[in-house]
Amino acid sequence: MAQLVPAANFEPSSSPAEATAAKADVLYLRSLLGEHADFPKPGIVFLDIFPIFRSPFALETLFTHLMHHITTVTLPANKINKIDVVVGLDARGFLLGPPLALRLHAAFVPVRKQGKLPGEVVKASYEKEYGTDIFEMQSHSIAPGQSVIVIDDLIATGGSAKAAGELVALQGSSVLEYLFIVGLPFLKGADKLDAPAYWMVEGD
Ligand SMILES: O=P(O)(O)OC[C@H]1O[C@H](OP(=O)(O)OP(=O)(O)O)[C@H](O)[C@@H]1O
Ligand SMILES: Nc1ncnc2[nH]cnc12
Repeated sequence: MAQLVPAANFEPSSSPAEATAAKADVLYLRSLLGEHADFPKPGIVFLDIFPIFRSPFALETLFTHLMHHITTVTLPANKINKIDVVVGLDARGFLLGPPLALRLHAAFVPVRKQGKLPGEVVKASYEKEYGTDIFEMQSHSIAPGQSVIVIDDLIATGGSAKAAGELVALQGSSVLEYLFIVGLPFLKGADKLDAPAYWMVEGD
């Protein structure tokens, strides 16, 4: 990965001052991301979000930025005034989903790797940048027609996010938007998705 830059799909905001502040958030968070060559496999440059979690200021910046995006872009674009469900993906999406759901007064629903959730589940298999897996979601955890967003730390090939969208569809609902801290647009993951994707930082 030669460079980490603010994302091309970065949505500024309602005023120039807010746009400048939002861009500063992105530059700040980008500066904290770790980069690890050849992890977990040779040829993969692993982008680590955990340095953000080591700083309360950075974490506050991250969630404030996401809330601003959702309230100024996601809700108006979908002509709704509330997100009902935040879906977070195993495992790093679990760190982002519940705090965001709390701020949105929404439900949090986990998508887990297979064999971890009790009760009846729906399943979707998927391929990601460095492997294959099966995702599960508890049946009836989303009611048909609820407004749903998906959050994860990073989109690479889009396989994981696509599988999450399939699980939401199996519950009779659909995803309004997929949100990430980092996008790798050269892998064209967003092309696989059935709704817009937003990420703050992108790698080339
Ligand atoms: O766009 P994709 O090619 O599908 O790759 C992205 C996924 O890969 C990573 O998860 P991983 O499965 O490594 O799980 P972890 O969060 O448990 O480490 C990342 O957190 C995303 O969920
Ligand atoms: N390059 C990458 N860095 C961190 N997480 C990932 N998940 C898939 N690809 C990844």
